[in-house]
Amino acid sequence: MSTQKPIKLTGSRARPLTGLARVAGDKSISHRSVMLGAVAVGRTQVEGLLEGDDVLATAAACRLLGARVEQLGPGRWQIDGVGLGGLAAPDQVLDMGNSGTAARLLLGLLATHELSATMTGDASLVKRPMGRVIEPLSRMGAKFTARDGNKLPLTIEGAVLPVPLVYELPVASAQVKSAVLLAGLNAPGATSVIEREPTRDHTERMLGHFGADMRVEDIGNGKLQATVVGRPELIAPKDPIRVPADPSSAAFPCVAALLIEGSEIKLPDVGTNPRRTGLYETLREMGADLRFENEREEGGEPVADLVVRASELKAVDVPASRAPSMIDEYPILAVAAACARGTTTMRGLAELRVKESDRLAMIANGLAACGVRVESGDDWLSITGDGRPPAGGTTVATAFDHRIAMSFLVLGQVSAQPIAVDDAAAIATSFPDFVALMNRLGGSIS
Ligand SMILES: O=C(O)C1=C[C@@H](OP(=O)(O)O)[C@@H](O)[C@H](O)C1
Ligand SMILES: C=C(OP(=O)(O)O)C(=O)O
Repeated sequence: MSTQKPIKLTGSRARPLTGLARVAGDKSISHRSVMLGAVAVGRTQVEGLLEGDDVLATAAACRLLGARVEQLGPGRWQIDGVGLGGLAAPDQVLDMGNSGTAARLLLGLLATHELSATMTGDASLVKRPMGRVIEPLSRMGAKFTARDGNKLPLTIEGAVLPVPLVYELPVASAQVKSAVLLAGLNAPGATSVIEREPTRDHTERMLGHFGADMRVEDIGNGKLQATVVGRPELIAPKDPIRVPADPSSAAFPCVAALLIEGSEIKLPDVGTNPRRTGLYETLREMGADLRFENEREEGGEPVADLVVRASELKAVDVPASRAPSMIDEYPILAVAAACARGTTTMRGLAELRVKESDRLAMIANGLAACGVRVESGDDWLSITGDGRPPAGGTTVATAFDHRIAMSFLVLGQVSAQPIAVDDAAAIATSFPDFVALMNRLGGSIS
C-alpha cells in the first residue's frame, strides 16, 4: 500500500467509446522476460514491456542481483544476463512493492542460487501467503526465515546443493508453478510441476523460447506435467521479445465499450493465450459482440486484434473450472454482471481472497454500495441485474487494489450517478495509461 497521498478519481456517465485502444504490455510476460533475461547468457531485448510499478520492481530487483537492465525508449528495454547460477547477493533489501508475481517468481530463481537475500513488499504484499512457495522451494534445498513463517519480509538462503523436485500443485497458481520451474533451472536433473487445473503457461513458453529443455505432457486424469531439465544453456533470443497487450488490462476498456451504448472500439495486439481468455468466453456467453481478428503468433504467444461493440448482456453461470483462465478478471466481470439481465453466479473464487485485497469482499461490498443485489459465500458470488446499470452515487473503497479501482471507474461511467474510488494510485502497478486511454476513447474519468 502506498505511503503517497491517495488519488481520488470519479467515473461519470460517458459518451460512446470509439477508436483504437492500445493497451499496456502483458504484466505476466513482462516480469518473465526481465527475469529470464537476467539469468540468460547474452543480451535480451524487449519491446512493449509493461512499465508499471510491478514490473519496475522486478527490474530493480534484477539490477540489485547483478543483471544490467536498461530502458532504451518507451517500452524498449534490454537486459544483459549474468548466466544461470550467476546472480549475486544483493546489498539491499529486495522490495517487490505490490507484486505477488515479482515476489514469488524471484524467490524461485533465488532458491537455487548460493546467496542470501531479504525480500519485502508494500502493506498489501506483506499480508499475502508466501508459504505456497516456501514449501516446495524448501524441499529443493532453500532455507527461509519469514515473518509468521509464511509472510514477507523474509530472508532466503539459496540451496548450496539444489535438489530437483516433482511437485503437484495444491492450489491452482501459475506463480507457484513458475517459482518451482525457475528454481529447477539451476538444479541438476529434471524438475516437474503437475497441475490439475491448467494455469497460465507463459513461463513454460518463454523457457522454450530461451532454449531450455522444457516439455509439457498430459499425464491422464486431467493432469498436466511441466518438466524443465536443469542447467540448460539459457540463451538470450536473437530477436526482441514483443510483449502482447495484456488481456487482463484490455478487459477494462472492453467491458466499458460493451456497457456504454453506441460504443465500438478496437484493441490491437491483445494476447489470446487460451489460459488467459476465460473472461472473453464468458462475455460471449452473456451475448457480447466481441471478436478476435487478425489472429497470429508472436514470440511463442498467440495475439489478435479485439473488436468490441456495445451489447445487451444476459446473466450466466461461470463454472469453477474457468477460474484459472480469468482469475484477475472477476472484478470487471462483476461489473458486467451488475448491468446484465438476471443472476450471474461465479464459483471457485477462493483465490480471490488472497490477491492484492480480499477481492471477493471488495467486489461484494462495492457493488452493494452502488445499489446492486449481491450475495456471496466463501468462494462464490452471485450478482443480480435488471439489464440496466445500477444507481451508483457513492465512493467505493479500493484497499490499494488496481483491479478494484479500474472496475468501479468503469461502472461509474454507466451508472445513473457517478462512482468515485477512494484511491486510484494502485492503477499504476499494471495499467499506468488507463485513465488517459479511457478518456481518449470518449470516457469520463477525472
Ligand atoms: O503468474 C502470473 O503472472 C500471475 C498469476 C496469477 O496469480 P496466482 O498464481 O497467484 O493465481 C495472477 O493472479 C497474477 O496476476 C499473475
Ligand atoms: C493478482 C495480481 O497480481 P500479483 O499477484 O502479481 O500481485 C493482479 O494483477 O491482479
